Amino acid sequence: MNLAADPSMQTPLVEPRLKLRGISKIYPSVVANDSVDLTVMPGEIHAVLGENGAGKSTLMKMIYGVTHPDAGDIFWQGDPVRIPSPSAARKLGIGMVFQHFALFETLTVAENIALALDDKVSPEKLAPRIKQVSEDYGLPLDPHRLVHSMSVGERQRVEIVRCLLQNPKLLIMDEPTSVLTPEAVLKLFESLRRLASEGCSILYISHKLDEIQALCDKATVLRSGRVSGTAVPRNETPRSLAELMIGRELPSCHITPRDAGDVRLALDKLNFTPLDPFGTTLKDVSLQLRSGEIVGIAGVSGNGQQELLKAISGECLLADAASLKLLGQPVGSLNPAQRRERGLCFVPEERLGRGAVPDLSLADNALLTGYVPEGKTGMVKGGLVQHKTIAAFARDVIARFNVKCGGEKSAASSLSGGNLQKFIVGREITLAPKVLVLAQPTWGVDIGAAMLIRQAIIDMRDQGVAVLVLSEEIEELFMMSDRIAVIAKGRLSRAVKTSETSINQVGVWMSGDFDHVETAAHAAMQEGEHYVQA
Ligand SMILES: Nc1ncnc2c1ncn2[C@@H]1O[C@H](COP(=O)(O)OP(=O)(O)OP(=O)(O)O)[C@@H](O)[C@H]1O
Repeated sequence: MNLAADPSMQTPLVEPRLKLRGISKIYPSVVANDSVDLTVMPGEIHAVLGENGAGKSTLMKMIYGVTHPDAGDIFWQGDPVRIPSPSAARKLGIGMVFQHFALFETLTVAENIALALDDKVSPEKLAPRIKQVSEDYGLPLDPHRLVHSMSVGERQRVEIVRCLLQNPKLLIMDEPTSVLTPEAVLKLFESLRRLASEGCSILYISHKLDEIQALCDKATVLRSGRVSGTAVPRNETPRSLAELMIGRELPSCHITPRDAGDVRLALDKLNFTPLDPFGTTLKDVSLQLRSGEIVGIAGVSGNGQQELLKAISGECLLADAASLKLLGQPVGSLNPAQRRERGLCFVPEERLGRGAVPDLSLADNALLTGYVPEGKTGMVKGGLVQHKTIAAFARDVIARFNVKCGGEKSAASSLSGGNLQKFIVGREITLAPKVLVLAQPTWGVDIGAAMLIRQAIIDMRDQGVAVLVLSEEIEELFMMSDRIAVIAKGRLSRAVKTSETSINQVGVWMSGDFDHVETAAHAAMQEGEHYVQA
């Protein structure tokens, strides 16, 4: 570190760890960064805020050498540098946790981390270190577990631990907590504060403004690729930070009580054992989801949410077909397309890979779920693909959900994370389902757009759609659910009215401590609810 004497203060002036001057990045359809200045001091936790598509990830990718500026200068500890590649960035001491994970699904945690480290160490030798660091930082991991069996929350832990093993001087975190539990977030923050007190600088991107307030020393706000302001988060409120970010008053969502209608989706003692040895077995899961209601399912990632979505969507078939009924008909042995034909739409938690095919255009991604049922959307007629109809459908989603992109021909992978999420949720809503199941509907979505998505889901419910939302954000579930259940260790609690419970109570249930409450089937029997008979 270069130190220079400051005669007026009689204290040494510290060189910034990182300084960006006039950084620009231009893509064919958008100026992602426009002459951005940013300074990060040693030991500083610096937030970068902005709406979806404001240019945050692009800026971070330039600092990490994944992509390169078209103009501007980067200074590292006082010296001008070029960062041609991530390995050059790591050599400087820069680590990055990406928003979209770069993990090989068929390899174990230790094998993945060993591949990512510049010093070649065998996975066996690395395993104890991974265990140690993950425990020290409150992000428990089994080094021998295969990545494909892990939920997005667990995968995120792998990415964070991978970075921490490299002892970075600047740690870039692009939405590291988007799918971590509240306790994991608190532990991570303790660790980040410890890292910062040891001199590590942290660049922190998040849409969770309360986290930014709790953690960050400074914030730089981006709007449409430009720096629109800076702030000291502790002197702001989440609302004032949001308004600084979106440049207008924060929208809100409203749910008004209404009576639920007929049972649209019925899970009756649904049992499912995944092939994956690390998966979670679903045990006697029962729930009745009615027309015109939103039921939220809270839970810590990895407690059966993935399996539940697979069982409901048809990605995995059920031995007992009647344990899952859609509109009164057993569907447990039908494939996803057959379930979609009957009015089920769903949003999986992984947007790249499951929710959308990265290399396909938005229009083609619309076709992937919109072709069924034939005739309803008009995307396929007489076996022929109707490109104009598909393009019009995609344009409609882009306009209604304010998806920032270069149009319906843009590849899904070119969209910012939050904008792709808006497109996927918008696509499923626009298909006018009878039952809508969403996992992490606002993952990575900015606070203004999250309200827009939540309101769109509430509007669906008001139109009589039965909606199931799986989310790790308890506040979100309380904002938009009529009833809330908790999934823990593959069992589902009773779904209780949101107005009759509290975040604290649901938090206790999330640890699996709801035996004294009742499981859903038991409670339903006591309440005299009747499951639809086969
Ligand atoms: N490889 C690319 N090709 C074309 N356009 C791109 C590419 N990468 C990013 N963009 C565009 O640059 C803009 C900024 O994207 P970026 O991912 O930096 O936004 P962001 O602020 O990180 O958004 P989010 O909060 O949704 O992650 C967006 O309009 C995006 O579509």
